[in-house]
Amino acid sequence: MTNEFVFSRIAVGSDHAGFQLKNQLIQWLSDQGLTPIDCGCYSEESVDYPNIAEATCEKVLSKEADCALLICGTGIGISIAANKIDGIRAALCTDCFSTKYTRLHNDANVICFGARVIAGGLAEELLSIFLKTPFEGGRHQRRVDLITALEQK
Ligand SMILES: O=C[C@H](O)[C@H](O)[C@H](O)COP(=O)(O)O
Repeated sequence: MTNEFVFSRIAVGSDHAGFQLKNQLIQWLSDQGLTPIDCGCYSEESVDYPNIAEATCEKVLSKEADCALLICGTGIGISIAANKIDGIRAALCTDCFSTKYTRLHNDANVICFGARVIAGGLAEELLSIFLKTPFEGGRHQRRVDLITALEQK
């Protein structure tokens, strides 16, 4: 990992369970000089995470954002929803090693957190790793291409 960010415009979305962590991480991104794009939700009123996943990932597909951060209670529902969208490779991250390697090997373009699972400090650390780690390419590009081909079957 370098000290340089490889992404600068980050679409950020959460459901009600992730609302407070979303706000914390949007502030953290701004403090790093990065550009968060808040895709909701905008209160702790109950909302449905598949809709948030769709709206947030659309920013990546349209190239308005370079990558995305999604948060729900466990991180599981919102990552399942995001991975239904062609062109999205969403990784639910809870540890440093997986976070680093989902960028190096999978070229993940969405990182997902469970706000009811990890604390804010760890989320900041994992987000930093994700945003600073480039894709390795090589043999991993072939595998990512095979994932993309699965979308077209
Ligand atoms: O995978 C789903 C997420 O963890 C949701 O954040 C969770 O299911 C929301 O639950 P509730 O509506 O009980 O807050």
